[in-house]
Amino acid sequence: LPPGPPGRPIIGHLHLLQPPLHLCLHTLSQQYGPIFFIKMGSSPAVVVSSPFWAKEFLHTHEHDFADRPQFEASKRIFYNNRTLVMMEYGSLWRHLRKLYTVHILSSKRVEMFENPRLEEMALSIKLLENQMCGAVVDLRKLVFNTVGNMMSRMLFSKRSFDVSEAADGGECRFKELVERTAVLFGTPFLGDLVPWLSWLDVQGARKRMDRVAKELDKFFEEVLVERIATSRGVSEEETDADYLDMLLRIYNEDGGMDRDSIKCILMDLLMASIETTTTAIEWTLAELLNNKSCMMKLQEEVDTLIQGEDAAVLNGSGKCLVRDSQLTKLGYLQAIFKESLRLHPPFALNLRQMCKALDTGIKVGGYDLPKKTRVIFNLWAMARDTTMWGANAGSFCPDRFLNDGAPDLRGHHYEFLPFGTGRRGCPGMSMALTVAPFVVANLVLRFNWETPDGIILDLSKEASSLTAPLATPLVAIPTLRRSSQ
Ligand code: HEM
Repeated sequence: LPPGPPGRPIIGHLHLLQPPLHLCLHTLSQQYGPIFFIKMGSSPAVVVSSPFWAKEFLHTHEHDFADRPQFEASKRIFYNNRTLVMMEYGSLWRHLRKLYTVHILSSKRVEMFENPRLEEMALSIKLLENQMCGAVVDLRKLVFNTVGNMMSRMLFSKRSFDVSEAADGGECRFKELVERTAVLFGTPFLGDLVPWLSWLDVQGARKRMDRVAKELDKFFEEVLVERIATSRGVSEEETDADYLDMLLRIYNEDGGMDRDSIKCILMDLLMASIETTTTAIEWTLAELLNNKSCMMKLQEEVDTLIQGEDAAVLNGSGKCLVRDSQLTKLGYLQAIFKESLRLHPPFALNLRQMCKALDTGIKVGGYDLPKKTRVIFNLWAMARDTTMWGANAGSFCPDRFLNDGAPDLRGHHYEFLPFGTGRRGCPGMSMALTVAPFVVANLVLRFNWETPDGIILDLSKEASSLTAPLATPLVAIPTLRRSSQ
C-alpha cells in the first residue's frame, strides 16, 4: 500500500479528517507524500496530490478508475443513482453519456440557448440598476438566481428562481430544494463510511433525503405533466425549443427511456450546473474586488469590444450586453476566469473509484490497491503546487494564462483539472465556459463594484458544501458605470 498515517479500528482515519477536507488532506500530503493511503471508515482510499499520480490514475488506468463511489443520498434522491454524475460505470452510463455529449451539452446546443441567457442577464442587470445601486448586494444570491433561471429556462422554459426580492411562493420552493440537496451531499453520511452502522442513522439523514427526494420528484413530475398536457410539439430547430422538448422526442422514439429517466436528466443538469457555475463566478468576482487593477483592465477590454462591435441590445431597452460569440475575443477575461478556477476549483476534490469488475484489486505505480479503492484527487492542492506554478502559485496572477504554452482547461495538464478529465470528465464544460465568463463580463461592463467600507476580502477560507464556495457569501456595492450608458 502507499504510505499513510496510522489508522484506528472501525473508523479508519476519520478522526484525522476535518473540514475543509481539501486543506486537511493537503496538510497530510505534506507529511505522507503525493500519494497516501487512508481508510474512510471501512472504505480504502488513496489521496492524490501531484500531477504525476493524477496522470497515473486518470490516463494510464483511465478505465480502471472510471467509477464513482455510491452514496446513500444519491441513491435516494437520484432515483437509485440514475444520474450521469453518480451512475456506475458500464453500458447504461455509456448510453447516457453519449446522449449528454452528442445531444444535450454539445457546443452547438449550448449556442442555441443564447436568448434565454441574454434575457436573464438583462433582468438581473435591471434589478441591480433599479433597486440595488449603491446598496450592499448579496452577490452569491444574485448570481445563483441568475444562473438558476438561465438553466431552468434552457431546460423547461420556466423561471424557477427568484431574482427580485419581492417574488415568493412557488418560485422559491425549488431554490430551497436545490440548497437542501447540496447540504445533504456536502454532509458525510455515517452509513456511507461504515456500512454496517448505517442502520443507526443517528443523524436522521435518511428521512431528510427521502423528504427532499419526494419534493424534487413532485416538482419535476409537475413540469413533465404540464408539458405533456400542452403537447406543444415544438421541433428542436425552432427557436423556442428547450431541452425538455428534445427529451420528450427521444422518450417517444426510444423505448429505453422512461419518465424517471427524463426527470433524472433534468435534475442532473440543474444540480451539476447551478452550484458549480455560481461558485466559479463568485470566486472570480471576489478576486476582482481584491485586485482592482485586474478589474479595471478587464473593464477596458470589455468596453473596447462593445464599442467596436455589435453588442446584443435587448427589447429596445438600450441595454448592451456582451454576447456568447464575443467571449473568445476577451482574452484577458479568459485568463482571469482560468486563474480563478486554478486558485478556487469549485470541486476542490474530485472522487473516483476502482471499477467493480476488478474484484481482486489492481497494481498502480508499484502499489497494490485493494478492490473498490476510492481515489481522491486534490485538485486544489495540485493547482497551487509551487513546483508546477512557481513561487507566486498562491497569488492571483491572470497574466500567467496569457503566455503561450500555459496549461489549458481541457484536462491535458494534470496540474490543472477543474473540470476533471477523460471519459468521466465534465460534459458541461462548454456550458460553464459560456455562462460564467458571460455573467462576469456583463456585471463589470455595467457596474463598478466595491466591497463595503473598501475592505480587502479574506479569500483564504472556503465553506464546506457540495462545492467549495467562499466561507461567507460575497457581498459588494454596485454603482452604474457612466461608459455603459
Ligand atoms: C464551473 C463549472 C463546473 C465545474 C468546475 C465542473 C466540474 C466538474 C468535475 C470536476 C467533474 C468530475 C470530472 C471527473 O471525474 O473527471 C464534473 C462532472 C460532471 N459535470 Fe461538471 N462542472 C461544472 C459545470 C457543469 C455544468 C454547467 C454541467 C451541465 C450542464 C455539468 C455537468 C456535469 C456532469 C453531468 C458530470 C458527470 C459526468 C460523468 O460522471 O460522466 N457540469 N464536473
